[in-house]
Amino acid sequence: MEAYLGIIAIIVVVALLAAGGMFLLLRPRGKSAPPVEPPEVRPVPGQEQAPPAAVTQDDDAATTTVPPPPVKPAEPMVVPPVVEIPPPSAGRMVRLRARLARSQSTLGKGLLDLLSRDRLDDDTWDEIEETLITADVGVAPTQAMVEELRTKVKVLGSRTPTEVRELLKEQLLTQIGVDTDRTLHVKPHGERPAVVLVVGVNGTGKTTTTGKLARSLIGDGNKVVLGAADTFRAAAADQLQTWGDRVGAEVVRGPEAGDPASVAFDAVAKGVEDKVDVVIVDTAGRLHTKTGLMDELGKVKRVIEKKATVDEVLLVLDATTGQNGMRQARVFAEVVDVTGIALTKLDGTAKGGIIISVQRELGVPVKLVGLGEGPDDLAPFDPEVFVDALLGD
Ligand SMILES: Nc1nc2c(ncn2[C@@H]2O[C@H](COP(=O)(O)OP(=O)(O)OP(=O)(O)O)[C@@H](O)[C@H]2O)c(=O)[nH]1
Repeated sequence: MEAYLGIIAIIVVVALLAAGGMFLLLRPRGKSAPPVEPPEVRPVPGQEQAPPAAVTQDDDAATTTVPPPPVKPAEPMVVPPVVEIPPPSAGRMVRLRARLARSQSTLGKGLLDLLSRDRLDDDTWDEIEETLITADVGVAPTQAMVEELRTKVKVLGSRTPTEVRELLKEQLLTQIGVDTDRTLHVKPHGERPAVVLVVGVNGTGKTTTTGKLARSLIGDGNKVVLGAADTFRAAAADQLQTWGDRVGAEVVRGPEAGDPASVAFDAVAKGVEDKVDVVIVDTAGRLHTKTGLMDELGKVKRVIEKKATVDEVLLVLDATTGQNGMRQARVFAEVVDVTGIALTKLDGTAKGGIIISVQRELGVPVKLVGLGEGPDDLAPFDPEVFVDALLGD
């Protein structure tokens, strides 16, 4: 009996051990971590092309995504317009005098050499005359100068280089006119702005001169409005807009091929409204027929005069075009009352003498000279500086 009880006890122990083993084998081993979902990466506006976030991937491990550092949304680029402050107009001719180098060597030095010869025979006087004519001084002024020089040289007898220079300077200044009033009329009339009308043949530098003049007036402390009444050439309005934007001058423009007079009127109205000092109106210089030109410019002027007075009619003339340019200029002078000449491209031409002939032909003073393509290469004309530059120091 005891043996039976022992066997039963052994069987119970073995059964208990087996059940415990089964429990250990089959019990759940704990929860495994859920796969890590990569966080959603939202495209940042303007950063769609940014490189993807760095991803580390083990062969059999879950994918881990390292989120990119936070990127601030790109702010829209607002570039503030850079408004330039141009230099004042005073002393510009002195600064730009070296630009007259070609006129200096042909006209100035040529004449000084000839007049310094010991013997001034007829051939030499012919050469002097030729030099003046070639430099566009014009026939009548040339003859007047040669006559005066002949008389003075006879009186002087032998001449020192200084005397020759003084003699020539005196003659050139007499022909150019030292006492001529070259003031640009740009003073406002109380609340009303001064108005400058810019006329001339296309390609002479009219739009460029309008832009340069605006800069120079702003440099002198004036407030300026520009009128793009050259509606004939679409690019002219854009060109003027660029000039205006650079110096903060308002530009009034109209539709392409629109009525120039209407643009001129609007520009002056804007100038009155904004209480500016000067309104400069760039016009189209189509030389189709004289009557056509007269009608167009006449209308522009009449329409402006409903609002203000036209203080200055500037005729732009290209110094390099010689007699042809002069003929065209004459037509303009016949249809409008030109009050001043802006002589452009005087840099790099040997024909500086055109200053003398154009004033004589048109009876109007040269008030401004263009001495280069740079924005500040327009200078108030100063005869003394001009002649000194021609003759050298
Ligand atoms: N070297 C030199 N070039 C100048 C001068 N003034 C103007 N120019 C150049 O002459 C060219 C013609 O100038 P524009 O102002 O476009 O001529 P425009 O008379 O207004 O012509 P339209 O607009 O067609 O009427 C441009 O390349 C200017 O840079 C100057 O004084 N010297």
